[in-house]
Amino acid sequence: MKNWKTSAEAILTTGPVVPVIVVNKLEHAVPMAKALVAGGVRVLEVTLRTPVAMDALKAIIQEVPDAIVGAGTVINPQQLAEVTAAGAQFVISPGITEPLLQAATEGTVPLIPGISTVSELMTGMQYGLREFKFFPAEANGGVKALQAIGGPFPQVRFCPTGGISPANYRDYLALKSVLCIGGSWLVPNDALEAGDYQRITELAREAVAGAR
Ligand SMILES: O=C(O)C(=O)C[C@H](O)[C@H](O)COP(=O)(O)O
Repeated sequence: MKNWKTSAEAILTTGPVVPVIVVNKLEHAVPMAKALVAGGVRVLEVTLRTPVAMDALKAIIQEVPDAIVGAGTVINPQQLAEVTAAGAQFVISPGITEPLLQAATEGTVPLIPGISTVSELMTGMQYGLREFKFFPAEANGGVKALQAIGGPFPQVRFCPTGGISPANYRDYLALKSVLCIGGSWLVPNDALEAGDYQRITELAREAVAGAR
């Protein structure tokens, strides 16, 4: 924490929507990231879910300097070390483990771990964290659940993710405890396959405009 180059709060307050990105083909990575930035979305979560994910992360970091690029689906200290070496500016995990918390608090890059219970939240707070992903947001009870879980901890802030869509994202953003939301709808795989980057720019623009 004391060595983090930036804060989780600074990352999560940059924009109201964080695209959760799955890159299947490396050649999609840079144009997709540029399309998001053109639409006003700068904070990007590139998930480590595909074989090309690490190379996609590196390519975006090198070639899209206006993007604030983080790694998602980071689940252990080894992956944390790898994405840190690759230049990721933040790290998101779907869950929370003590080894990951330990490594992250000793590292240089902010970790935003996923929590879905009060006890997980308290585990993260034990390590000095105040910003968390709420995952899987909709399946875990949605806005109501988040309100109830966050209730006893007025200083804690969230980025709910999982099942969030253009239809419900404003409901989350209306909560004081919510800094931003994460969603995969901003980067549809069919748009990537069709090379329709304009659609990605439009989805980004609409999401940002609708959040105001
Ligand atoms: O890969 C990770 O680390 C995850 O935590 C999973 C993502 O947050 C969800 O896949 C979001 O996807 P949607 O629900 O489609 O918006």
